[in-house]
Amino acid sequence: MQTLALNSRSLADLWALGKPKVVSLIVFCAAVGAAMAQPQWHDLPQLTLALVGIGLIAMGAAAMNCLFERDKDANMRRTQARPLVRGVVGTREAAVYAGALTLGGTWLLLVFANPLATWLTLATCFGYAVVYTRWLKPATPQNIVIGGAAGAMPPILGWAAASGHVTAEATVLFLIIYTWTPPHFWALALYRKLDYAKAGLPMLPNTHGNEFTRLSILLYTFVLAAVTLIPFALSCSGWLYLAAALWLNGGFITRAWQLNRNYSDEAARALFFFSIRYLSWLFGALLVDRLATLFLF
Ligand code: HEM
Ligand SMILES: CC(C)=CCC/C(C)=C/CC/C(C)=C/COP(=O)(O)OP(=O)(O)O
Repeated sequence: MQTLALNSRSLADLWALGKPKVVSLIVFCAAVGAAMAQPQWHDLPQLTLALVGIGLIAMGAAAMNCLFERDKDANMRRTQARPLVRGVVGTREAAVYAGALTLGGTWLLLVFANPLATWLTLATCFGYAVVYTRWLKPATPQNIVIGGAAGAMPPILGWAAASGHVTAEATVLFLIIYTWTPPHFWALALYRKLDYAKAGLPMLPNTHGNEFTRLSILLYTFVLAAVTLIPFALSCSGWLYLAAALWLNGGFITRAWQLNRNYSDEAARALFFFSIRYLSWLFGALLVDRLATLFLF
């Protein structure tokens, strides 16, 4: 009985190491990319397994990130309960787990998608786990602006998995996540400034101050709003998407504007959580709009 309890606890810890909540939104964005590329879903089971492959590699990358950063994570309140910091998962165990997830995901992509999707996903894994985590994050406050390219890849990965190629429309979806990432992350970095100071990480609020970060967030929400109009301008998406994008951008800009004028940790935290709802709803709108065009018109 006790062994069973211990096992389920270890499984929960291993699951947490793969940052499942972040990865679920990553997989959703990849699924939307796939649906935009191939709205008829010729082979749904095959596509689903390819998306599982992307999810497994993303979880592997997240586990590598936790492994590489366990010492820094120990210094931050937000991350000090992570399995590697508490010592409930060992470093060897985490490395084997990350490797197994990455290998499993690679196999699924090779069998159920294509070499392009496989190589792009592995490059994304390297971009996040090594380029961002090991090199950029400790080196420059622009770490997430450059490293955000890895996080923005999911729609391209889904697109490539579904169609075997990457088009300009897929790149527009990439650009949406790319310009969304700075306001998403810097909102959190503002109210977790002390954490990042303790860990010795050069995040924008620590290196350039609170005011500069708030202004940067606001400016990025303007750029993001412009970028989100491109799918409509290119006729990849219709009025339904446009209405959702205008509504969501209004919410994001208003909150960023208020944060810029009047700072509080609560407002920064609210902006961070709004950013997650924003991306989920925006990609949801892309999907619904595409399905509506396909089935209703
Ligand atoms: C380099 C780019 C990114 C950075 C630096 C970043 C940073 C962060 C951080 C520090 C957290 C808090 C995590 C925690 O407390 O455990 C977080 C949460 C989150 N991020 Fe990001 N993020 C990035 C890209 C993305 C992308 C591309 C997505 C999805 C497409 C995403 C979705 C989420 C979600 C859903 C959460 C909430 C997790 C939860 O509630 O536990 N992030 N992000
Ligand atoms: C193959 C593929 C699709 C890979 C995707 C890579 C990936 C998981 C990107 C998400 C970005 C993310 C969780 C950033 C967290 O920032 P952080 O690592 O600085 O946050 P932390 O301080 O919470 O560790």
